[in-house]
Amino acid sequence: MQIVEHALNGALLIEPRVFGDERGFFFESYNQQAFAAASGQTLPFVQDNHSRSSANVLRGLHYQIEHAQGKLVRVIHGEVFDVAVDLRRSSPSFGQWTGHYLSAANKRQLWVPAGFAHGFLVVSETAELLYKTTDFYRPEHERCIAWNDPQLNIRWPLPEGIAPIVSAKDRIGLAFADAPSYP
Ligand SMILES: Cc1cn([C@H]2C[C@H](O)[C@@H](COP(=O)(O)OP(=O)(O)O[C@H]3O[C@H](C)C(=O)[C@H](O)[C@H]3O)O2)c(=O)[nH]c1=O
Repeated sequence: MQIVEHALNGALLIEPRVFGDERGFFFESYNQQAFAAASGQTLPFVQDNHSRSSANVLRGLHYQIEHAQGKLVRVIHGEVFDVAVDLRRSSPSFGQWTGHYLSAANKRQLWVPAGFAHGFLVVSETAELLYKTTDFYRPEHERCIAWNDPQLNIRWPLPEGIAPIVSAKDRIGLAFADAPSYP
């Protein structure tokens, strides 16, 4: 694997080494040694998630204020615009966001460290995400920041005049200015 881009003081855009041949392809989607060498940390991933979403679905911006989760995100079908927002007050990139196209075709992964909010917009007919997390799901600690918060001003690649499909929970996300953050 190689790091394609460092972003926001800790987020990483990662590209795996893909072995193609006449049968198809093979790649290591996660290797603890390689990830530790690239990220400088050996992380205890404790949960694997899998979600499927239709075109223009936007999930996020989510985070757990306690038991913050680091997330290693990849797409196995379709394509998404994947976004991480730095919520660490001590970070020089506090309140900044980074967005990357992850797809089954490019096989890229986004490492979203604990301390960030995460969300994505589906830009294909459907998309399936797999992601590993470094802590367990704890809904009581989950917080949601509005995907269209004017202060964050995330440039989601939504088709002209199209509103995203969001859950009831995501429809009432907090303003960034009012959302709890990390030290
Ligand atoms: C996240 C999660 C959810 N669930 C259950 C709870 C609900 O009954 C159902 C759907 O949950 P939710 O609508 O919160 O799913 P997403 O909107 O995809 O949430 C995720 O979306 C953004 C992009 C993230 O980064 C987080 O991983 C996560 O917040 O799955 C679980 O059982 N375990 C889990 O870890």
